[in-house]
Amino acid sequence: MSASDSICARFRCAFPGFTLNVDLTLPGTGITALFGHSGCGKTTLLRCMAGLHSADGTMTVLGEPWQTPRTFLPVHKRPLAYVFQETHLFPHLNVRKNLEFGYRRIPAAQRQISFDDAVSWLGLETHLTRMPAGLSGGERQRVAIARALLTSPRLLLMDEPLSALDKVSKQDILPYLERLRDALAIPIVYVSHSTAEVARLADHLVVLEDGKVVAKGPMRETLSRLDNPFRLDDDAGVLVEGTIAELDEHWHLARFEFNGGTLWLGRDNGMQPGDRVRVRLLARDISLALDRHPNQSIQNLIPATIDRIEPDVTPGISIARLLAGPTPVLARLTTRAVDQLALAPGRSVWMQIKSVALAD
Ligand SMILES: Nc1ncnc2c1ncn2[C@@H]1O[C@H](COP(=O)(O)OP(=O)(O)OP(=O)(O)O)[C@@H](O)[C@H]1O
Repeated sequence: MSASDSICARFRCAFPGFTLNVDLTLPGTGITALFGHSGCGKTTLLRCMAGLHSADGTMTVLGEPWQTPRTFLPVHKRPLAYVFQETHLFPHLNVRKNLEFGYRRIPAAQRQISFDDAVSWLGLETHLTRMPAGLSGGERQRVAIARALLTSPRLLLMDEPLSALDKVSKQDILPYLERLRDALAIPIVYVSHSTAEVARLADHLVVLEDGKVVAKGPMRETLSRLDNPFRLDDDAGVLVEGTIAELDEHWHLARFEFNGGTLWLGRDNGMQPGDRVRVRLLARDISLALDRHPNQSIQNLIPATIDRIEPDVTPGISIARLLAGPTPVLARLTTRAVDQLALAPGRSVWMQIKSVALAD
């Protein structure tokens, strides 16, 4: 990555009992997720990037210096948009006027995103005359995101944008964010606590712990690393990309093919044959067998080779990294099972995958 197509963020700042110390080069397109436990410094890093907090450091966005040791572009001069958990819409203006507020601030010649595109990406065509108070939480957040885009930012910062929404509203808004990820050339830095949200949306991952970067890289590779803090919690798992090959109407299942095998998934209503989808395989949903046992309830049996096995943080539990073809997969097992089956690197096994759900 060269400076002209990336974001370079190097900051050091200290509060009593907490120091942020990061040196990051992030891709200049797609969604980068900042992930980590509460208090690890995600919002502080975002605020430093925005210039809302003046820390020591440097910040360059697609070749433009926003902060150097000698200069500091104030927040109102930075071409960025910030989307928060709270939407901060103007309650006395309808949706169209809220959107126009951001749009009109930018001279026509500098506009990168058209009004109609933003409205269509966020599915707001039929909401333009409605007032914010009459919208659902998810609809309000879609308006806030469209309004942010209409300022034609060079960088979009999103801090837990879905955390105030209930589960149904989250499900409704995720496809819009996926559409933005695929349609926009603007880099997005996205803060979230939710592994499911991050797995579904992000292309890149940065994991923070106690103010420091402990893992970073492309989403799929970073998730499948055994030394990744992701594996330490119950959500450990990998992301697999593939295609819906067939829908089974009778059993309400979908056949998903990826580079490494075939899985039957619980069917999601919008799915169509040929759709590219991401599936999260959680380590806790995968067991291993030395032989193929077809006469059992588990429908998904995939041959794989053990790459590594390591003890998990929980006593008595191990975590194995397997390769199904070239695709890495993690499985959580008891250490007793590892011992009794003599599981070791290089051994061929069958992965039994009981429940596979599309990332939700
Ligand atoms: N203005 C401030 N003054 C003093 N301490 C602060 C300030 N802002 C943040 N902190 C501290 O810095 C640490 C990191 O906070 P930050 O909000 O960045 O974490 P976070 O990862 O975003 O957490 P969460 O996921 O809970 O929002 C915390 O210990 C917090 O108390």
